[in-house]
Amino acid sequence: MGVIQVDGLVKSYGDVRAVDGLCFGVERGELYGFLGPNGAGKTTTIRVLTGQIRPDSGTVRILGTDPVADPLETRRCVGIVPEQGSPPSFLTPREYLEFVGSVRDLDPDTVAERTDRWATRLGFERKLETLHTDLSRGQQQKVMLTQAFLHEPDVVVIDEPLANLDPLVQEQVKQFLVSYAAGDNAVFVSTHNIDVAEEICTRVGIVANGELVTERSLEGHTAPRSTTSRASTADAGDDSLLEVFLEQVNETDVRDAPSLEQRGSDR
Ligand SMILES: Nc1ncnc2c1ncn2[C@@H]1O[C@H](COP(=O)(O)OP(=O)(O)OP(=O)(O)O)[C@@H](O)[C@H]1O
Repeated sequence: MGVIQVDGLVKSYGDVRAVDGLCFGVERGELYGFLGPNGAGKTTTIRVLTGQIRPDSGTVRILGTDPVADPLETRRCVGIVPEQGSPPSFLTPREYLEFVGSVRDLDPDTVAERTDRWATRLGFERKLETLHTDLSRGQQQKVMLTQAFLHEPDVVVIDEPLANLDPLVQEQVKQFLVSYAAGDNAVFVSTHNIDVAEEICTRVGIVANGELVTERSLEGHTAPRSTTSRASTADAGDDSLLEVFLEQVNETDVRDAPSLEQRGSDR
């Protein structure tokens, strides 16, 4: 069983079936990219995975926890960066990270050391004592990434990890995500950015209309392939990931067509 295991997941909002029988698994050592056009069901899946909403049916496990039955336990052992998540406007990064550290049962010295390390890595060390309300969106995203990794969780779930970051920081974050996953952890990222997924992911799943339409192991990455998904699995071949994406998504009756303009955005 994978450290993330999703089986038969269904979630509707009224008569909109946002997730429709989704099945996939993610193993340790994988950096798994969850790709799909607008409205495909990515954020809904992440919200279920991280215990923010309850599914209509299906089972979900992360590190053996059940985010539906025990969302607090899931959040204790998983790092999460939600879509458009932002740190509290009335706290500084240091205050917020101290708070997150105490909730995660870290001792203050460890929190201080990791806070300084991450602030230096991402270049916000001079903003540690500034209220979040006075930080840019990109600076707030750096704080959100820091809080997700503060307790060095075995699984991290990130919705659009590079959103609002400048190119230099994007490179650092990409390298960090690759090395973190390689350290026997699992990193699950939802993204529109096909180029980034192709560059850093060990495997991608393409979702359309709430269903996983294909998975693809990426050349040059050696993490184990899950055997648990019911989607067709394509080996890295001659087709680019963009071609696979368009082919799969065009075969499906998508609610919103994928926008090629998304390619290269948020980088
Ligand atoms: N709270 C909600 N109430 C009603 N419908 C919703 C709600 N949240 C999402 N939906 C609908 O569910 C579907 C899936 O949305 P979701 O946000 O999961 O997609 P997504 O793949 O994350 O899209 P995007 O890439 O645009 O962020 C969409 O049709 C969306 O309009």
